[in-house]
Amino acid sequence: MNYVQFYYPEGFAHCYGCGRLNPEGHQFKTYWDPEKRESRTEFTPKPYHTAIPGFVYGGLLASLVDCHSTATGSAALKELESTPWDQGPYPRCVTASLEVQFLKPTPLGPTLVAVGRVLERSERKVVVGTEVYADGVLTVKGKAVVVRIPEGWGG
Ligand SMILES: CCCCCCCCCC(=O)SCCNC(=O)CCNC(=O)[C@H](O)C(C)(C)COP(=O)(O)OP(=O)(O)OC[C@H]1O[C@@H](n2cnc3c(N)ncnc32)[C@H](O)[C@@H]1OP(=O)(O)O
Repeated sequence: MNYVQFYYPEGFAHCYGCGRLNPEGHQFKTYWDPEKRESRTEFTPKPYHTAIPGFVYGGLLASLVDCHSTATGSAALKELESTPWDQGPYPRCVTASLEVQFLKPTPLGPTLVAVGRVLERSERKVVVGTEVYADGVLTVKGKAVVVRIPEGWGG
């Protein structure tokens, strides 16, 4: 199964967080389950993504929620099109607002799993709820408003 970011048009694939064409970036990859209507991004932080030794830097966690949310929004908008989910291109979203709750320190080492759900969707805007788990423990919750990129923004 290909990931959402795989289907972004080339001009929108350079994001530091999730751009497949940015070799310096995190290259987050988000998978969309069309039946469950749920998204999933897995990422293993590097040892240098440290806040205090042993724990993940919060900015990285916010980035994960950010890009995971734009990808989830993209998949949710793709559902409105007549083409199948596994055929690109996908609509591209930007984040209008991002809330992150750090519920517990996130241990550095385990692969993080972000799970996203569509809370609200219109033709242009998607509200995405995300939970991030480390070793099965919920450590971060996020909520993002993502908006289909306006006409004429590259791509
Ligand atoms: C060219 C390359 C592009 C590549 C994209 C890569 C993106 C990678 C992911 C990111 O890192 S995003 C980076 C951080 N985000 C930004 O830089 C976005 C900056 N903000 C904007 O450009 C505009 O504010 C934005 C496009 C998000 C919205 O402006 P619009 O004038 O198009 O929005 P509009 O006022 O029409 O509102 C559309 C809907 O969004 C809602 N909305 C807009 N801003 C909001 C906000 N801040 N909070 C909550 N809701 C918001 C607004 O209420 C409305 O909801 P409804 O349709 O239900 O009425």
